Amino acid sequence: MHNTQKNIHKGRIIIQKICVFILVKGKKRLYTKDYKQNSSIPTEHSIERKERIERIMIKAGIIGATGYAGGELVRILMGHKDVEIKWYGSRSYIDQKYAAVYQNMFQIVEDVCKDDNMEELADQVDVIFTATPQGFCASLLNEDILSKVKVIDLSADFRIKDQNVYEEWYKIEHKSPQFLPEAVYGLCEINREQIKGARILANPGCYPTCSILSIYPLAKEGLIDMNTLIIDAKSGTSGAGRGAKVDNLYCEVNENIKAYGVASHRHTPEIEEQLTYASGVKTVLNFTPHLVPMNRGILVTAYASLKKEVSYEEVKAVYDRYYENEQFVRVLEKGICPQTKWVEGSNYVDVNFQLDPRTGRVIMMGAMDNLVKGAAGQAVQNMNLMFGLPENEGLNLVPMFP
Ligand SMILES: NC(=O)C1=CN([C@@H]2O[C@H](COP(=O)(O)OP(=O)(O)OC[C@H]3O[C@@H](n4cnc5c(N)ncnc54)[C@H](OP(=O)(O)O)[C@@H]3O)[C@@H](O)[C@H]2O)C=CC1
Ligand SMILES: CC(=O)N[C@@H](CCC(=O)OP(=O)(O)O)C(=O)O
Repeated sequence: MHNTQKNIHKGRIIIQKICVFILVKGKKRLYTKDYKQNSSIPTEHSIERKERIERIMIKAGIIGATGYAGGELVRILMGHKDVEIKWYGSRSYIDQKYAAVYQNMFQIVEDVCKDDNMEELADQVDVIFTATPQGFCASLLNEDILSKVKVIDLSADFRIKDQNVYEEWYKIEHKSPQFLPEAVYGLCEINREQIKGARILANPGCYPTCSILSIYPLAKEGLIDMNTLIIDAKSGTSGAGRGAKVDNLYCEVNENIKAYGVASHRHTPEIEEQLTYASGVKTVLNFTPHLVPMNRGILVTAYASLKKEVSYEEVKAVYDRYYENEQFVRVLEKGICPQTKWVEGSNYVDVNFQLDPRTGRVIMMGAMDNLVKGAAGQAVQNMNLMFGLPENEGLNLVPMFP
């Protein structure tokens, strides 16, 4: 072969090799990208996720996605078959990758954080979760937004029906009291039917959820004197949110336990209002929360005088009747006291009671995860009801132990 021809031939071979190399590399990269985007694990999971994306019906936006409650919403909704998160709202991390804020979401969430513009968000999604400080949702909500989307507010803005009571306990002006009458208090086990038709959903507080579900059957049945109620409650520090406060620093909380908000905690009127509805008796009670050195969990121990003598079996039958069809409320067996560790990471509330014939009182107990049933899990349970989905979709979370 002539030298020039040889060189052309060599050149062709090199180009061919480069093409093959690029093709193979490209394919490999494509495969890798696909693999990573769809799942970090086996192929069946990628297929499952693809199927999930094809059947997605509900677009969700989370304002306050970078907080503890918002972060838990993201975790739960990533496992929900019918929801796609379209908006990760934040004030401090706009344009930054969500997974850079929470590295546990690395290779799971690819999106960046956006601002907290509720008007713009309402045009893009079917449901807005506001996991934001008190007052935020009420200050932005309007009829135009509500004509486009359903709103699930994790703050207290719409939980208390009386504007004056809200303003007295929260020390802020309520900016949209016109929506208070229509907002539905989202304790699914009690208000299921109203929740189904709600446009504004007031997701209950964490302490109130655990307290009310522990006491509700006996209050509703008129077995306890509502004005002898004392609720002693304990919470892990995630209940206080991610914003650092001196009181929640490691060395202030670790190896320590303290009461706070004594005779003044803002959850008092919320619990009183709901138990008043349940019992039909104006309820005034003592509620004392404590901060304990753990990440998650709420434990409630409530005391009340019995109105008449009752047996263990009678009271047990009442609890069973109220909760036997409730997946997320577990009435424990005789003598077993609820523990936060047994519900951690799950949407369960464990409840039980003990009669004390010596004092004529009943002691009602409950445990749950403040971020799941106390916030994000309950919000998803409410969303499922509002959109006609199976109530437990995305919520079949088995508790972590130890
Ligand atoms: N933690 C819990 O166990 C529970 C919390 N809740 C409720 O959920 C809500 C959120 O609580 P939690 O997640 O603990 O709080 P965090 O402090 O952890 O998070 C607050 C979130 O709201 C955003 N945010 C802060 N200030 C503003 C503002 N002025 N306007 C708009 N967004 C703001 C933050 O964004 P960024 O940091 O990106 O700026 C962050 O995403 C609260 O109403 C709380 O009462 C309810 C039940 C239980
Ligand atoms: C441990 C701790 O500080 N907990 C918070 C309550 C949790 C919360 O965020 O309040 P909501 O449930 O009303 O939304 C507190 O006592 O103020």
